[in-house]
Amino acid sequence: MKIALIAHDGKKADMVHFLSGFKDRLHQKDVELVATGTTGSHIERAGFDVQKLLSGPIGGDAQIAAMAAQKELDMVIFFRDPLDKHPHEPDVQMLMRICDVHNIPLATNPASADLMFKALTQTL
Ligand SMILES: O=C(CO)COP(=O)(O)O
Repeated sequence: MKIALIAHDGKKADMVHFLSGFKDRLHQKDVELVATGTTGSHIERAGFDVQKLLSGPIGGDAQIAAMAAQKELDMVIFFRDPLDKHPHEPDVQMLMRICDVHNIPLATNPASADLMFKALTQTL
């Protein structure tokens, strides 16, 4: 099971807080984490093993989309900041579109991610 994690700058603390709530359960399960560069650094500092890709604005979102298109991902958690502007908004839209094309579970806020992780940790 491979999960991609991405958070805009205004949501990185939320991502770390969210993941920390599942730390024990994720460590017990066979879950690999992959993240865009800066999100990955935050997650790593919180004590998780994570594969770090490029930072989002320079291609990290596109790398995650490519992994999704190649069926290498089982879930994408993308905490977007709807109150900020992003120079790479086309990449953000492309990633979400690719998730829909390939029917990959995609959570864009902590409430939906929480439901998905609860389902995941109960069934794995
Ligand atoms: O920009 C992002 C998502 O669109 C996230 O990228 P970083 O994790 O490198 O900040």
